[in-house]
Amino acid sequence: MQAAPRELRYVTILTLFAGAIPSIVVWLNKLIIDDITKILSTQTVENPVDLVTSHYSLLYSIAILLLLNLFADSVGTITSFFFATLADRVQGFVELKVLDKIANFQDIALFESPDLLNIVQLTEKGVLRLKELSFRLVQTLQGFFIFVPAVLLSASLAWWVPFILFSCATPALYVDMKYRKLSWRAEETQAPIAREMNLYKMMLSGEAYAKELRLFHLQSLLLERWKGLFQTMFKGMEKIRRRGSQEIFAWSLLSGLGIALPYVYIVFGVLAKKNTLGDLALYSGVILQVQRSLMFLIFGGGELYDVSLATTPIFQLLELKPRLSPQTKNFLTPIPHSPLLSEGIQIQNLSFSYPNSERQILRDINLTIKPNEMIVLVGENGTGKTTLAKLLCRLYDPSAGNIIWNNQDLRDFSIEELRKRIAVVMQDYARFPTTVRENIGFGYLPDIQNHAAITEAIAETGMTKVIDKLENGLETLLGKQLEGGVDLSGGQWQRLSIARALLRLSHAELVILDEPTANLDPKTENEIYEIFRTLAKGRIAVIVSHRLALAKLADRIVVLEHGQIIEMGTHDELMRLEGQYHLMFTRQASSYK
Ligand SMILES: Nc1ncnc2c1ncn2[C@@H]1O[C@H](COP(=O)(O)OP(=O)(O)OP(=O)(O)O)[C@@H](O)[C@H]1O
Repeated sequence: MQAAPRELRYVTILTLFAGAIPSIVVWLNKLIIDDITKILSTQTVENPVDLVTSHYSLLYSIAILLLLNLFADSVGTITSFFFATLADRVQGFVELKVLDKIANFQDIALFESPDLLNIVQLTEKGVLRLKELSFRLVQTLQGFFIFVPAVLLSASLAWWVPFILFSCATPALYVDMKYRKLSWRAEETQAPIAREMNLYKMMLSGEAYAKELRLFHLQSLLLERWKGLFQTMFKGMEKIRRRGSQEIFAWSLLSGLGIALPYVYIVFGVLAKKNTLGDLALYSGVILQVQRSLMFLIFGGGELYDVSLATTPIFQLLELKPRLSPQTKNFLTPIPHSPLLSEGIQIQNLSFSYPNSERQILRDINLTIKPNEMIVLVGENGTGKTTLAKLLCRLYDPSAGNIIWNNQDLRDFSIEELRKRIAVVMQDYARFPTTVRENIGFGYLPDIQNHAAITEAIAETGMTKVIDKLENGLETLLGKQLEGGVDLSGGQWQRLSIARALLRLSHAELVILDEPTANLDPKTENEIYEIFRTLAKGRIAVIVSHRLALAKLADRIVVLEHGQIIEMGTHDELMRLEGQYHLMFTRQASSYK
């Protein structure tokens, strides 16, 4: 009703009209047959045309009947037009709402927590069935609008006829709904299997896996796993469907009996001259309409129920609330050049476990980062460096302890405002399938058309020559997915992600770089760090890196082990300490010898 109120109104009115036409036709037919029987029993017909034109009731009945038949076709065409528009509008409206919700969902847990992922998975399936929802809605309305006048007409034969028709049809309808609910429940519980199947589908057909899948010859293994999951899912559903069809079949026999009884009654009525031949024709027509409407009601209504169950996760998703704690205050100070980090950042007694996990990734972290300080986080794989960086961007809230930003808890800020003040290069940076300009401009949208700012960011990341060689320069489409799109090397993509962060840098107060140079050659890497060092002046910079030669540039190095800070100091201080950092540094240095 929100998506296409006009179309829904028109479709309902037209369907009502189309539904009523058959019953009116059946009624007129009865009048015509009764009139003709009466005429034939009282006089002989010499000129049929004169006879019809002199019997006004017969003439009008035939004329209206022909007119209605004429309309019936055009009503169908107009309904199809409005129906198609209704279905498209509903689909577009809901898809936009869902995309908006997912894209603006501040909490990254939506992509990591199994229960939320299940809702997303079911929503995707539900969205695909929205067109069907419109179709089934119209079909059910049609069934209803045919059923009501047909049943009322049947009451003109005997008061109990509609009761028999209705009560014999109800059980089949009820059983159908029951089984649809059961299969929906099964689908709900099978959402994790469906998600796993999707993952295998992604591995089998996704570009990111295409090379290794072939080189390691993993096709059969993964196909077998997909097949196994499919079988599990299919068997569960098939069992429910089979039981459902058996029961519905049995109850449909009852509804057939309900139609046959009144028929026999009217045949006897005609023979006993209690009913006319017109009544028999009326009932035959009514039965046809009742059968047709029951088919629409049972199948259309059942499917409508089914689709509406399948689309409920859409509403669940739209009502989801982020699990990040709500902010307590709004941060309204203007962003550019505000010396907001003049008091630095304090991480106090911070511990963290990922949602839905018991394992503590970070434990009792205490760290004060002074204004203008450049910190490098080092440590072995999996010690929690990226996790700490993510907590600083408030992708998650700490499980215990606080992060204090300029004397205020991070949770006091609006998330949008906070993120505007942070420039980030992520370990798994995005490769947007858009133009070069947009890949950089996305870093700071107000500058997306600022040619000078974008070309400067390109120059600083050493990409000028690469971009100049592209046929359409800044407007070149990137990514193989697009027609005419150009792909870049891993290092070139990474440089673009750095250029994106650089564009934002002058408006940011905190710079977070998580392995920002992993794909770069050593020369470019050194140049980039120098650029960051210069540009990060006046800001706080937190860098995660395994390249310890670069750690030497930091004001302070923080060494993490098993989620805890074990050493902290300048390069020289930590080397003198001869602890973990010393060990890591000498190992790395010896590998270059
Ligand atoms: N989204 C997540 N959900 C659950 N556990 C996670 C998630 N992301 C990371 N982890 C776990 O948290 C631990 C720390 O991961 P993190 O990425 O912070 O390590 P890291 O020190 O940055 O490692 P690396 O040097 O390999 O990048 C790992 O054991 C990882 O399994």
